[in-house]
Amino acid sequence: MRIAVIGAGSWGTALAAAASARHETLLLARSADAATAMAQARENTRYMPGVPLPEALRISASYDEMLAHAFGGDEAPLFILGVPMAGLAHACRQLAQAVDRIGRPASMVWTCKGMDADTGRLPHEIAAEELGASHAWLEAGVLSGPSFAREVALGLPVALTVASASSRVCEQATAALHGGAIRVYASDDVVGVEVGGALKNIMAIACGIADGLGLGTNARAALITRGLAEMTRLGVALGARADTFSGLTGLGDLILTATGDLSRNRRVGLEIGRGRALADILADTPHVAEGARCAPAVRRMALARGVDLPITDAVCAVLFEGVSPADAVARLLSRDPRAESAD
Ligand SMILES: NC(=O)C1=CN([C@@H]2O[C@H](COP(=O)(O)OP(=O)(O)OC[C@H]3O[C@@H](n4cnc5c(N)ncnc54)[C@H](OP(=O)(O)O)[C@@H]3O)[C@@H](O)[C@H]2O)C=CC1
Ligand SMILES: O=C(CO)COP(=O)(O)O
Repeated sequence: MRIAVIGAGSWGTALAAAASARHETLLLARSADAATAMAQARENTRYMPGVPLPEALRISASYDEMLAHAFGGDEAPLFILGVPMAGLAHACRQLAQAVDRIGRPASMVWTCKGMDADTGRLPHEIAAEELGASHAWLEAGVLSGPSFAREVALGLPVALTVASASSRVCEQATAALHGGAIRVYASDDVVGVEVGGALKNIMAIACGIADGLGLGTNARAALITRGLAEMTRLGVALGARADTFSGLTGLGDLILTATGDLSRNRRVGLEIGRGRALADILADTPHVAEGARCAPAVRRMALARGVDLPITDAVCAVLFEGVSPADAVARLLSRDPRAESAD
């Protein structure tokens, strides 16, 4: 199978390196300079320093070269979008137009975790709008799960989930990545997988804040567990299945991101808890922290549907409304008692 990974941040780079072990794979960077530097050094020094890239991996910044690579074989190619939420609509539009022009079947999975910062739309809603009629050629889904890019790039074991209404997409994403240290599971609950990916980032910020304040491991366990209840509540209200949230893309990714110090979202929380301002933290890194971008949209969407998200509320209050982390914790602790399983 021919594979093209669009977006050469840390996750796109790690997935492209993994796929290139068994498939002809091309990694598309946004800038020619980045592509040239990666191709010469055989390393993504900006986003994945210290991890050599496989010789078999092609690297380019040319969209035409990427398309020629993808459609250069007989089989339908797989496009893996490694771009963040902010780039998803553009990436879908550009690819849908190109595949329409070529008029051959292809599959695509996006890997971003979040909701649109303005509208609160989930990734599959953004993709559906951009794909329009080209659905005839391009079938789509989401690839998610507990997966720090660096560990994947180092060849350490990982389990992922691909979710799509299209069995071809699930089969191609599995064929692309399953094997060696990577397991890929299939699901048809796109909404559940996407809500899990978006909200675990917000919960990771909350846990980072608690750990930065030195509140201890009991507090962290409480935040993870009540965070899972929050994710499940919103997901079910949006049409997801509750059991998806006890899987890899729910509880699995929540545990990883809330406790693992490789998480950018957790690190944002840790620094907020230690007293730094959000703008300063974000200015210091080229990496995305999707939870900080989409938390207000998640909160607005939950409000509109009458879904209670107290931890998300607290994170928004600290990040954007000048509430101190200590006051936000006090607000959470002073909420009225309730049954643990209450809706
Ligand atoms: N890193 C990880 O462990 C994992 C990340 N993800 C998700 O994957 C997505 C990508 O994250 P990741 O690879 O870590 O990102 P990084 O923080 O490593 O890199 C940012 C990437 O996003 C690109 N970028 C920034 N803004 C835009 C934009 N507006 N349009 C298109 N591209 C843009 C950058 O390109 P440039 O350098 O040209 O600015 C760069 O390639 C996120 O949604 C993340 O939640 C999912 C699983 C694991
Ligand atoms: O999604 C991730 C791991 O599954 C990466 O999390 P961060 O974006 O917080 O680094």
